Amino acid sequence: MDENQNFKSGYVSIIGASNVGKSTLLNTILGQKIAIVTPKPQTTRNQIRGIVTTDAHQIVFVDTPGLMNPKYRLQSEMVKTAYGALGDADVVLFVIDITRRNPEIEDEILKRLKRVKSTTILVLNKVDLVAKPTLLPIFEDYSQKFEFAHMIPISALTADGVPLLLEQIETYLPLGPRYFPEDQLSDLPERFFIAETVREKIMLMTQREIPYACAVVIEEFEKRQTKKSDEIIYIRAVVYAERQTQKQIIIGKGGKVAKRVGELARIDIEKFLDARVFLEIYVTVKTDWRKDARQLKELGGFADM
Ligand SMILES: Nc1nc2c(ncn2[C@@H]2O[C@H](COP(=O)(O)OP(=O)(O)OP(=O)(O)O)[C@@H](O)[C@H]2O)c(=O)[nH]1
Repeated sequence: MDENQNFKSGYVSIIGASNVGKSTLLNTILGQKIAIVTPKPQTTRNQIRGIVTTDAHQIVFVDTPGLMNPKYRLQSEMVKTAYGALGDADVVLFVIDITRRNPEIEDEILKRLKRVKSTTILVLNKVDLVAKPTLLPIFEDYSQKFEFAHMIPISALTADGVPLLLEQIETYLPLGPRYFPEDQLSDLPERFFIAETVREKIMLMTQREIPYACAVVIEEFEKRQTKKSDEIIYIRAVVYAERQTQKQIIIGKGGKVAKRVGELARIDIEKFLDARVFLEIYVTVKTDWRKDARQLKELGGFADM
């Protein structure tokens, strides 16, 4: 137990439209990449929890899927997951991209926020891309729309404004215990991060619907000895596509695309696990998995449906 009587702890949900920089912010706060980031919208599918512990506090950050108007079942589940993170939060960070406003989604989020009691901070992200005076009309606009505890401009990419944001968050945390060991960075298993890393590389290397039609499952994760008695971690990642044509694109001519995905993912996974890795990627088809409740549970990691 912590001897510090003033120790604070709590949950902070990061919410916002797609592509505003929520995962980038979580990674910057943690000082380590735990959430995958791509320039494509709807990269994050699940709630990703990152934990920050200092002598004074422990904050569990919950990164959520970007909010959108859902078009298929996977997207409806992503939206449900994101709004689900609002109810339990001590503090909500509502992140907007100041270079690309999305009034329809933003208004919908504000409506939801009015129904929950959490303290909400408006985070104006990507200030590195604009001149400061352009922020004034956004401040004015938002102070009329909602009673935010604070409005803080930041750059999740350069970390500008992020220390100030953390200071403000701490003031709103309740007194409470340390829920997780101090060196724990997330409550999600290693396999989840490995699967996400493979999915990130596929998203980066493919276009159109392919990035969204893929799910990745780690079927084997095992320490093995090489002939020279060195230790290596053997990982077998299975990539599920929705159709045969998508499978062929992910594999590429002569296996080129899948090979590159494997090479790039292995570099990140070795860093993440701090170990040597042998990564095998196997691509297969599960027809229309995004529309099927049971398969969404298995492949998308959506638990209670
Ligand atoms: N210039 C700039 N780019 C940023 C900043 N924050 C994020 N980005 C970029 O914006 C894109 C989207 O970032 P993500 O962190 O994946 O956004 P997200 O809100 O988690 O996206 P979803 O998973 O779709 O919800 C990436 O290309 C980031 O590099 C920032 O502060 N400045």
